[in-house]
Amino acid sequence: MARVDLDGNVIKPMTICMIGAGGFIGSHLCEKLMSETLHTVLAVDVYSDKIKHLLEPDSLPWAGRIQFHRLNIKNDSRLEGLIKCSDLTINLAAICTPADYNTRPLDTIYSNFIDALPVVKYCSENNKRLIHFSTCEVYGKTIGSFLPKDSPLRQDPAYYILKEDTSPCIFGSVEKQRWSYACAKQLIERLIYAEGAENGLEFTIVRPFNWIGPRMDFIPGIDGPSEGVPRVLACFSNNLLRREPLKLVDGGESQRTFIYIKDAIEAVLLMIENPARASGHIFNVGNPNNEVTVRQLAEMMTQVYSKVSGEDAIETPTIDVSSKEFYGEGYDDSDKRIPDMTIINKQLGWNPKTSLWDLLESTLTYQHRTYAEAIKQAIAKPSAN
Ligand SMILES: NC(=O)c1ccc[n+]([C@@H]2O[C@H](COP(=O)([O-])OP(=O)(O)OC[C@H]3O[C@@H](n4cnc5c(N)ncnc54)[C@H](O)[C@@H]3O)[C@@H](O)[C@H]2O)c1
Ligand SMILES: O=c1ccn([C@@H]2O[C@H](COP(=O)(O)OP(=O)(O)O[C@H]3OC[C@](O)(CO)[C@H]3O)[C@@H](O)[C@H]2O)c(=O)[nH]1
Repeated sequence: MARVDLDGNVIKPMTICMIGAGGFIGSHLCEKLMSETLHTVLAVDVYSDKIKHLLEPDSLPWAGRIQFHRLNIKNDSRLEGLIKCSDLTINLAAICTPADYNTRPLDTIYSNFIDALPVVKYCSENNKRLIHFSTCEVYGKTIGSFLPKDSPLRQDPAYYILKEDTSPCIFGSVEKQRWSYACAKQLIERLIYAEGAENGLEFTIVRPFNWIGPRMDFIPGIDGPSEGVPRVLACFSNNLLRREPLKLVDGGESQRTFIYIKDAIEAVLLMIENPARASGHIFNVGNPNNEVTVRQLAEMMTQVYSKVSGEDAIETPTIDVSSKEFYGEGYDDSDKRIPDMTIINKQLGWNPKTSLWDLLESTLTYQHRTYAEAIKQAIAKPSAN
């Protein structure tokens, strides 16, 4: 049966240039587009490991609808040609792990601002639609975080709910290089918005709020560098797999709302297939019902991992570490991140579905199946050094 959009119109198959297709979000989006639609994907990335199950063998039902182009968008003249022959460009490419923001601020700013510039320019000049991935980090800290700790106003949603069209972007001082990423993302959002206003660029900006699930980042020493620091899901998974305490940065008091990657991908597909409803908008994509402190996340992941692995939790499941020790000089944090869902709900009728417990159960089942044996072997083998 033909796919129809939210207004009942038949959706024509399109060609999508997806930059950063080999990453966590890209791999899930490619999977969805291949299994549920007839769209073609020109998958651009420097890595393809996370999508290799979609590229081979030639007998896959979608063979011919996904092509991998190994290129670095920093310096490759093929990029404009790929954008020109596509109907839509989706830009996911970025350095987006907090451990890099204060330790590699130049790479972070170049990746999130400078490298995204040609993509915006080629889309604008060639009248091509752009879906650009920004971040919930553009909101920075909540207004409420500046109130006295005992102020009753801290309980008032007006002081912490993050709204696309009214919330301010509140970053720390320039010495707090943590904000290099948020600031670069904010500037590219402003540039895209200005291209829309002055030159008619047809754009959608996505602000993901902590999307998590299988294939996120890497497990240090297994499929990534031993000294690397991925995002919290992979840090805590690594600790659980190795039977080490989970490290709580600055007491684990920061709060986050986590959304299952598969729920979030449904929202992106709606944006792709409903341009009339998505263009010109900035969308929060998160799950306001899944809020926890990082400490609560650690406790829940410990319980869920015991259930899925059949192993008892270790005696001391968490330890406290300072942010300076864990991330180095210049780290700072977002205190609380609850997305307002009004705009995406009104434009696309989308709502997230999966509870935090359920999404952790399926994700940690995947982590255990994928990594437990490799970790056992790595621990048993004496290190090369
Ligand atoms: N996962 C989340 O919860 C989340 C939250 C906020 C924002 N985002 C944004 O969503 C986007 C995707 O995030 P992700 O979690 O999938 O990250 P990811 O690191 O898994 O994916 C990014 C991909 O971009 C590729 N890439 C980076 N620079 C490139 C270059 N110069 N040329 C070609 N490819 C390049 C990387 O190789 C990687 O495969 C990013 O823009 C990120 O800032 C994600
Ligand atoms: O071992 C650890 C690792 C992290 N923490 C703390 O957990 C909080 C969340 O950390 P993380 O998921 O790594 O990153 P952030 O949520 O701070 O930032 C991301 O949000 C979206 C995105 O733009 C892209 O994914 C990225 O910037 C945080 O408080 C850490 O300090 C911990 O305690 N222990």
